[in-house]
Order: sequence, then structure tokens, then C-alpha cells
Amino acid sequence: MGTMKNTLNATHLVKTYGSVRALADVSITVEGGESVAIMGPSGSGKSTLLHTLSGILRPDSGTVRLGPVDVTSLSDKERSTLRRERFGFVFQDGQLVDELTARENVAFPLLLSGWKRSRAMREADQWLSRLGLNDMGGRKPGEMSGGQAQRVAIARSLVHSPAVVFADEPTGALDQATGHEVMQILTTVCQMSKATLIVVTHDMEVAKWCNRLVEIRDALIHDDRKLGVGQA
Ligand SMILES: Nc1ncnc2c1ncn2[C@@H]1O[C@H](COP(=O)(O)OP(=O)(O)OP(=O)(O)O)[C@@H](O)[C@H]1O
Repeated sequence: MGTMKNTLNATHLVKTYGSVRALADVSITVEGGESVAIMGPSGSGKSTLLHTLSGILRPDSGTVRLGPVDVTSLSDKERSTLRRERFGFVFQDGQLVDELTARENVAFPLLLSGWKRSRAMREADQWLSRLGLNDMGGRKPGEMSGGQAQRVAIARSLVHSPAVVFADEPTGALDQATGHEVMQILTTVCQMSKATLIVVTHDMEVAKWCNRLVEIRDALIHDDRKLGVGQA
């Protein structure tokens, strides 16, 4: 039922930068609620694929659909509204606003959507507590560890109940143990929220947390397979 609505479907994506082909002809369907790791060598097109699927980049040709919506045919303004309302983003680091507290950072997407401040702050507090950050609400990003900051970023990516969370090297700035914790939390809360998760990573330990692994090579999908939990 709700899953069809959130199916992410890309067909025949082509994206070139000058003479470089970053996506040669990529088609992929991700069902609502799946968690997908995208791996591949440096320069193979992973980030370009993530940015195209998430409406940040427009492909030269091909289409991206979220449920019935053709994302590629939307205007820039409509695409940024769709990104803000239906997608969440987690990056390697540096994504939180330094001047805002953890609570304000998490509440930010809700404030942008017009929530009243008091209600947005209460919702943010619930997310912080869900992620084990009860005491962190009043701290600024510079006053937290890397792992804590990533958990705040995860809370912020999910606070507005997005259909899809896009994560680009979410553990790239963390040591292995902290990265492991962050992936456990990220996959658990996405599952709880029934959000699809798409993660770009170089690290098989990170990919293992997902239930599907897509390998990109030379701008094409080279392999696409299911993963059992803890298997790779
Ligand atoms: N803005 C840009 N201008 C020109 N070329 C670009 C641009 N962005 C990416 N490219 C090129 O497109 C190709 C794919 O890049 P992309 O960043 O998608 O790869 P990636 O697999 O994410 O790499 P990495 O793992 O190193 O981040 C590379 O050859 C890259 O140099």
C-alpha cells in the first residue's frame, strides 16, 4: 500500500560533465522501506547517482520518479520543495548549523515547513531522546563528539518523516566503532519510520547494515544483490 507511493524509480539516467560520463545508462528501482548501499571505486559515479536520485542534480536524460511524481520534470522550485518535504539528507560531516543548538538543528526542517516553534522543539526533543541524546539538546555542534553530531544529523534527517533518507559517506569522518554505532542507529530509525535508506559508502562494514548492495563501475551498475543482515 504505502510502499508503492514511495517507490523510487530511475530509468536510463545519463549525466556527463564535459567529456566525462558520470552516469552512462543507469536504471534502478528502490521500493519503499528498502535500505540500499551504493559502492564502487572513486570516480565511478556514486555521488552523481545519489544527487540525481535525490533531485539535487538534473540528469541529461532519463527520469527519476518518486511514486507517481516525475522528479525530473519538476521546476527547480518544485524540486527543492520536494527535497525539503519528502527527502532527508545525512552527509559525512559539517551539515549542522554551528550557531544553532542540537535541538534547533533538529527542529529546522519543521520550522521550514511552518510548524510553530514550541511544537517543533518538542518534536526535536523526542527525536534527540530516541537517539540517546537527551542531555545534548542545548549544545552546539562544536560542543559534541563526531558520533553525537552524526546522531543529531540523523534526527534532523528523519524529523519530518521523509520517504527517503540519502546518506553520503555518513561514517566517513568517524572511527570504526563509532561508525558502526551510527549505522546501527541510522538503519534502525529508518526502519522504525518506514523510510527508505540509500547510503553511498566505500566501506563494506557500512554496506553490511543495508539489505541490498548496488555496485557502480565506470558509470554503470555492475552488480545489484540482496544482503542478509550481517552478510556481505
Ligand atoms: N561537478 C563536476 N564537474 C566535472 N566533473 C565532475 C563533477 N562531479 C563529478 N565529476 C566527475 O564525474 C565522475 C563521477 O564522479 P562522482 O563524484 O559521481 O564519483 P564517486 O563514485 O562518487 O567518486 P568518489 O568515491 O571519489 O566520491 C568522476 O570522473 C568525476 O571526476
